[in-house]
Amino acid sequence: MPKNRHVIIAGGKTGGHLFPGIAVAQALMEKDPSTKILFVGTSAPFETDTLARYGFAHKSIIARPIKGKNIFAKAWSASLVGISLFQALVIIIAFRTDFILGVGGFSSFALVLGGRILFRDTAIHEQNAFPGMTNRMLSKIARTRFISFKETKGMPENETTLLVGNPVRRPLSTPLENIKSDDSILNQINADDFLILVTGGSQGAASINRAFTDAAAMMKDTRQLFIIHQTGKNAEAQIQQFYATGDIRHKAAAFFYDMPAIQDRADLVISRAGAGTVSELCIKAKPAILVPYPYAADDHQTANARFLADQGACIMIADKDLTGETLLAAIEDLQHDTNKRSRMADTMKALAMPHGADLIADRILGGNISKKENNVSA
Ligand SMILES: CC(=O)N[C@H]1[C@@H](OP(=O)(O)OP(=O)(O)OC[C@H]2O[C@@H](n3ccc(=O)[nH]c3=O)[C@H](O)[C@@H]2O)O[C@H](CO)[C@@H](O)[C@@H]1O
Repeated sequence: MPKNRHVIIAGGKTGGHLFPGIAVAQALMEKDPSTKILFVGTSAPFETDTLARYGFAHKSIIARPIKGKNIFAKAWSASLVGISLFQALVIIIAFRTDFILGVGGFSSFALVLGGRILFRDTAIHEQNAFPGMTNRMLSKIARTRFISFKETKGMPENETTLLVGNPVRRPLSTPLENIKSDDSILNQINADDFLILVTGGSQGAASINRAFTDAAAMMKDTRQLFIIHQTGKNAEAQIQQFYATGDIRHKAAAFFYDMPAIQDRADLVISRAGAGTVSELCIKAKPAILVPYPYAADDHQTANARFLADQGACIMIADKDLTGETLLAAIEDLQHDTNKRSRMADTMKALAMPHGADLIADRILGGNISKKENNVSA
């Protein structure tokens, strides 16, 4: 394998795009520490902050899709695309780039296109069964497509479209300053506590926040419960206020940076059904109550959750049916039925595709992955 590969990971915007990129970067560093990695995306605080905390170099470009109400707004947007392509070309040359991996989000467009123009090796990773706009365009441009679902719309599996699953991050091995706070939460939990993780994907979920706090207010015996509640930015203060008025042991925060470590410890997860979270829960074999976000493109979160629910791997509650009562009934059912939880966990594990990050890293480092099996539990 060639050493010293210079790899750009392009895109971001949401955790669903950015974290698979971080998972690939972790796998690259593990396999070949001589690899140089540069993330290129936008200057959105979520991206810059997360990458700084993970210790990866990051550059931002101006990136926005061509849209606008009138011809002048459209022309302005188009000229910004021109600027972002110019910035991408400069970055690709200056970094002496060998490989560009687009992980979705509009900023990946200029980098993958720029890579093709400069004859570099390029690939995209699509996390969903229904690709987003940027990856739909890039699927014709990138040399390789990595997909997470066999039935990814418009990207059938073939020699250059490879089914790998969603790359999933390792827990952080070297806690950074910010991660220590997550670590210390885990230290507060007793071995026989029942840990419920409540999470709404990268942004938090208002309806899950509301229903879970209603359910928690009705819980009778909470002595063995510990709740880790990811609230999203908007609801953080309000949810913290809710817990402050009761005696449930908990940690509530807008976002947790070492989510892999928290997921590993969780006994039950209540979550939206974004592709990233769902893949993580399968790999970690976690019983889950999934409440798909009903307005995601093509309602793909419902498709994600239904696929698991149909096989008995999770309980799905539609957002319109989510109340404190329905959620509490599902929680109590699972909390008190260990066998049911372990059957769900086994089914989750059987559906997992745990090697996505390694398979993509192997391909970037010059290996051929197309014949490897992925759907084998780790
Ligand atoms: C509303 C919407 O359209 N959401 C989409 C978005 O979701 P979103 O980015 O919310 O969803 P995902 O569930 O795919 O990813 C969230 C990621 O953030 C991580 N995390 C979350 C909370 C936290 O406190 N800490 C943390 O690290 C999770 O572990 C996961 O890795 O991208 C996904 C992947 O393209 C899509 O499937 C989702 O449908």
